[in-house]
Amino acid sequence: MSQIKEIIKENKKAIALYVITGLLIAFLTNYKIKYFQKIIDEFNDHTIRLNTILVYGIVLISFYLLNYFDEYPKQKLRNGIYLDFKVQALKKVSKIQYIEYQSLGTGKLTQSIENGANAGKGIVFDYWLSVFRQLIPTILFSIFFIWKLNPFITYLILFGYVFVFITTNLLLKLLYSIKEKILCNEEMMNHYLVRGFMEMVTFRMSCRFPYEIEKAVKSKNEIIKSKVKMNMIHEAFFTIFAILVAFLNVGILVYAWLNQSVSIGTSVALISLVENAYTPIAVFNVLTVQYKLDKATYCRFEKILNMKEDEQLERGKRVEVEQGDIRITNLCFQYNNKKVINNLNVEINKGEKIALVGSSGSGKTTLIKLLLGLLKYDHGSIQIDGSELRDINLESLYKNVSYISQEAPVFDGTVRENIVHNQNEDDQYIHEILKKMKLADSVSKMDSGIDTLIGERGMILSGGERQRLALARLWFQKNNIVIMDEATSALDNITEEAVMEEVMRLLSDKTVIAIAHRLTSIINFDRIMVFNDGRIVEQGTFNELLKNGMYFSDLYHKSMQ
Ligand SMILES: Nc1ncnc2c1ncn2[C@@H]1O[C@H](COP(=O)(O)OP(=O)(O)OP(=O)(O)O)[C@@H](O)[C@H]1O
Repeated sequence: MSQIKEIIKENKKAIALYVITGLLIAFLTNYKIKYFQKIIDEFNDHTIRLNTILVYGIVLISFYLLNYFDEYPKQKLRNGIYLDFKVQALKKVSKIQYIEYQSLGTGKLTQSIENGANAGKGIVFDYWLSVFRQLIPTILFSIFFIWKLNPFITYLILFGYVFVFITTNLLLKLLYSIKEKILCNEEMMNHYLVRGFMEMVTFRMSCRFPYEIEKAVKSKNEIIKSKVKMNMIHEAFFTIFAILVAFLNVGILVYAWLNQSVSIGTSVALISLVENAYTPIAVFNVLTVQYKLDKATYCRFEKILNMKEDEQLERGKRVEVEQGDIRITNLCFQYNNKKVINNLNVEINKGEKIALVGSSGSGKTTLIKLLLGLLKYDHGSIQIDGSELRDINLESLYKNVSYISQEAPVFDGTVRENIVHNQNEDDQYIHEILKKMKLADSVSKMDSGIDTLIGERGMILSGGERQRLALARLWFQKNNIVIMDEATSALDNITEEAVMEEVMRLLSDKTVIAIAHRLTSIINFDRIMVFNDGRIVEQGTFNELLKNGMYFSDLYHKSMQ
């Protein structure tokens, strides 16, 4: 619940204003009824005066004006709290441990965040704020005015409250299981939707869509069935209250008929005040039910908000990587019980160009993720310019290391943003670099040139264009360590050679570590390390390895077939 406290703190001014206007409205709601009773009775007694009517008018106008001004904090909080929870989710993603991030699925995650943000808003705004600023004050003020008019009716109302609470708790148990079912099915439904969208081509080619749609429809039917059931139970609360109020109103009329001393004004006021005493209780009950259901939803969201953060992003020694030396000693790493890096020892000197090769699954990408501090090593040591990686502040490290990932190296933004991020750079220089990356033609044909949005994961670009766009970034980062994970795998040989010539010229004095499957792309690297089962089994220059390296020549000949 610490996130809820944080959100309350962030909105404290609007909350204070909202509570104050709420208390005033609750008072005026009941006071105007009491005052109306006075007017009716004074009319009846022929003692009415103009002053009394004018004061009543002022009370009414104040009431309606307050209701209008109340909208300001209300709308601010209603929309703000919901969006604050979403911002918290994004803040979480910015700090989440990489290993935890890997276990999340986009479809289920986005639905969980949507449901969670709504539930969080429900807890803070719809429940706690309504209870404190509206329901409790309205109930207390109406009971106070009823008690002043007739104590006997007050006892009857209090007895009715007990009945209401018992009914609510019986129905609540039923609602829990329905809500859980709805949440699971909503997450599944979104999972199918996002999966269908992301994997459109794969699913279409493998004729999988009918199967996916069938599963989504099944979830949809379950959601509708459960939601209808839940709504019927919710509405039952209101019906029960309405019947209870009807009984009380008839009771008041019978009581007034039997007891001739009760005035017309008092009878009318009592009927209105009973309504005022019960409506909040009905709302309170429904809100309590909703609050408990929201809490169940919020718990799922809280699990995401409480996921382990990578403390190293903020803590640790801030570094400037001035050399780019890397020392890896006795490094071990395992995923669950699967050993992936096995007692690795590597020395990489400033400015060296290192290529990692090896069969698929041999641990190359895992080593890169360890070097980037995304994965945390169990044993051994990684030193960058003499500093132990686990003691380094990662945010400072990331300002000194360039990384081009294997998966999607670009993001959903403009061409410019993908190259320079949020720096201000000269357009002419950007065009110059695009030319070097053989992208100038493609970009000039785009609707808005370098300001064209490239879509999710660079959807409007070819695989090779995406990779060249990512490489263009290197000109604007100027870091002493550059790590590339299959950064040119989608390029044809000729383009790759031309592009890499430019890249390697730029990086001539930088430390470069590159994973490559196409072995011809690393002929000029200073050293090639051959990976097998999380170990380096051979290393040397391209020619040395081709001559003496068993694994390497095997890899090379297979790749040439
Ligand atoms: N999050 C994970 N959980 C469990 N095992 C994983 C995880 N990520 C990778 N692995 C496993 O670790 C091993 C090494 O994976 P890694 O991605 O480092 O291989 P690689 O050499 O880079 O392969 P490729 O050349 O195919 O990219 C593989 O067997 C893989 O299945």
